[in-house]
Amino acid sequence: MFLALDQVGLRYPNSHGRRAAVDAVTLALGRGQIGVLIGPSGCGKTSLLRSIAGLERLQAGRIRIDGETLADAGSGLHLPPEARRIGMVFQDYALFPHLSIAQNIGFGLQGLPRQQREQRVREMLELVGLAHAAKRAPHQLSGGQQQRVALARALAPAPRLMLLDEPFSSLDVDLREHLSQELRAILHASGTTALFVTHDQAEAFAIGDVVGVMHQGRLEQWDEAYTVYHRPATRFVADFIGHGVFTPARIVAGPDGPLVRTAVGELTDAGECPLPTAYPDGACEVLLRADDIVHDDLAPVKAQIERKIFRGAEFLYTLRLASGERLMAHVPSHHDHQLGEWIGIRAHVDHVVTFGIPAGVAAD
Ligand SMILES: Nc1ncnc2c1ncn2[C@@H]1O[C@H](COP(=O)(O)OP(=O)(O)OP(=O)(O)O)[C@@H](O)[C@H]1O
Repeated sequence: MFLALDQVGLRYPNSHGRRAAVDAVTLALGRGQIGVLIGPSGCGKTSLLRSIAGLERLQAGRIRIDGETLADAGSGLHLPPEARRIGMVFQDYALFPHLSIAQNIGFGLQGLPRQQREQRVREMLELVGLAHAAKRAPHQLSGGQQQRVALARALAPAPRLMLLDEPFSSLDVDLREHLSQELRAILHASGTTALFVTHDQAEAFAIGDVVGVMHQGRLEQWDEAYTVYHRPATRFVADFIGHGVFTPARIVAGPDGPLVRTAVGELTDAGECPLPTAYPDGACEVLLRADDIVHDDLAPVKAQIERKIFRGAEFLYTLRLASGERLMAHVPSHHDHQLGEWIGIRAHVDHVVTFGIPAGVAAD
């Protein structure tokens, strides 16, 4: 693997007994791949990027790029940031205001002969679609354009790895969506391996070849976006990604493999679920995502609409069954029901995901 982190740990000197900011993180990224780290505020995303950049010293583990060890807590090896050939783009893109766009992009190329430098700057301007703006000053560009300049500046010295920490967070939603597509295309076009930090799921899924979910310093899952969504490795990941609920269920042995009994019916596609014996009496909780619940007037199970949020193409309904259990459902927005109305629902779950019942919650 091109980038390899092995049991990386970081604890800030002034953390006074609080947990490590980064705790035993192991991950690998292939050459040219884009990895995205997502997680709640304070989970350690920025600290992990800073460790890779060499801005923080590891207390545990090892970081390698292309077979070269950059940091190893065991031997005390710590290459300084400037020796790592890693590019960085942060939220605060801080272009030099008194330099033109072309000069900003060429800033890190002082070591190159003039002709080569100019050639590289032209290539980078082309890459980010700003060839027409070479002579302008940063303040003459929009926020999105300035962020593209920051990206071009970081890419110009051809870093081995690009680290991007919430680079779009100060931009508005439409622009973010557009730029995340563009960023993915630019990184892939230049063959750059990158690690991107965000707290926005849509952005993570749009950009990442691999997505990692962090929680309290630990990396809970590191997988393709599809797998993170459909096969969350932990309860935290299941809860953090997408809209859904955990609802009581019982796994039983059926004629063709395990069945999962829930208040919205029997879920049959449970081949990859643990065996019924994995939980006491088979009692567990099943993840039901909003897109697993289908509105169907003919369905025998009815649920009352407690809350609804209009999301353009669909509503996100919060539903309550007669038994009191709550579910969420995405319903096409032409099905505009009233709050309090009872509608028919059924579960259509492709990937059944179960977890043990947390301590303190009584099984039925
Ligand atoms: N320089 C520092 N000194 C001491 N503690 C720090 C320092 N920087 C971060 N921390 C702590 O380390 C933990 C991880 O912080 P970090 O900034 O890496 O999280 P994050 O996931 O990037 O959060 P956010 O999404 O809010 O930026 C937090 O508990 C934070 O308070």
